[in-house]
Amino acid sequence: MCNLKDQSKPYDSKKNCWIPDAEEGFIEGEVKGPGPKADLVIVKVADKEVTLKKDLVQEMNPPKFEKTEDMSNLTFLNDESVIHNLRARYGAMLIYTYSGLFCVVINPYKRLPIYTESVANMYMGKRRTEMPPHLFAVSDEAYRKMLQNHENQSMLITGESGAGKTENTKKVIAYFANVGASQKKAAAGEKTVTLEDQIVQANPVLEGFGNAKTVRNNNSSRFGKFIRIHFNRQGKLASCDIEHCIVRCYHIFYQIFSDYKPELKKQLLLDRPLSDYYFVAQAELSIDGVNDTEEFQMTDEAFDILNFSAEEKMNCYRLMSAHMHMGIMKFKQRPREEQAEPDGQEEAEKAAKMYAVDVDQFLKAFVSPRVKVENLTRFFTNQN
Ligand SMILES: Nc1ncnc2c1ncn2[C@@H]1O[C@H](COP(=O)(O)OP(=O)(O)OP(=O)(O)O)[C@@H](O)[C@H]1O
Repeated sequence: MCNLKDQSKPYDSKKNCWIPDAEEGFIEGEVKGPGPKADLVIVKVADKEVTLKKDLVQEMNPPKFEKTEDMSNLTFLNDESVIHNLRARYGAMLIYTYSGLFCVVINPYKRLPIYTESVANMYMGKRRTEMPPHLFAVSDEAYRKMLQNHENQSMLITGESGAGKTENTKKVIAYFANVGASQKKAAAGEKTVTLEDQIVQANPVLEGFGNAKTVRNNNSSRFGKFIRIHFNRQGKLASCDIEHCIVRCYHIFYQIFSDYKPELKKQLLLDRPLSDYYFVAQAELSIDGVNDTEEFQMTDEAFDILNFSAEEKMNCYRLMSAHMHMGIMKFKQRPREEQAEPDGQEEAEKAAKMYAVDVDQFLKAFVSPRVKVENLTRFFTNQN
């Protein structure tokens, strides 16, 4: 995608260079000669000459690499050259660029017509070098390798919040759903739900419950996902499963369990080991470099500075422990009935005590919820 104007620029590997710039990060310069000291060099930038430390001046690549599709080809792989290449491509709305095995994506923040079915079809069965860089090329390569080598393939999609991980993941899933479609598309007006529809449509549900608007991203995923798509021997979709990976639940749960207030666990009726509290103990219990005892001291003292009374603070901790107790309450199905009933009451009693509510009312709210509709109060059981 390198145009002629880019390629025909005069170039001298000893002279053309990148130098730091406060606004742009770096700009083009031309080495004029040695500076007054051995570690200095004189560089011409626009119409003036500046003296710079040699190690601030970085080599520039020959013009034939302008907007190169694979940055592992670059003669000089310094930060400036990599960023310049990504920026130049992005300016031409080329958001995908390879760097060896990696595919770097820059979020365009606007809908580009590069994910249509016809574009996907163009990438199917093609070699990476035959087509411009694209997520579809990476996906197709993985698909072919799976079929040829009968080996599982994995793609890691990573980046900071708002970088485009979720969007690109959806495109990968849609690509696999398309390439591995097992059933014919329903005719217009016909309502057949295919497995590929289901795999693609799992996303709105997951996003509705698992995403939220943050300052950095209007649709920020609040948990990581491990998505597995299974294909049969013919390369057709067989099933899909998604595991969520929350690295750790809210810090306060682990802080309460720390030894900063040794009497607190007893007061909160947390008499089991932390690993028993399922929802809190599913992932990491500790974080490298984070001391929950010290953190809890900071939380507790911060409450004091915010003028929380001792009772108000305790009420906050009671609410947290109530959540933990609730997380391990058990229910079972009544014999020969659809209706659920509590399976033991010990944790419910502790939770109710922490919420300061009556345990029978509390359990009733779980097994026979009531919904107020206009002026009628309806009782729902699992039967109706
Ligand atoms: N390829 C793309 N084309 C158009 N818009 C995009 C693309 N990638 C990302 N965006 C836009 O950027 C927003 C943020 O992207 P996305 O939600 O994928 O980020 P993320 O990396 O998953 O962030 P988080 O880690 O916060 O979940 C999207 O809602 C969308 O508006």
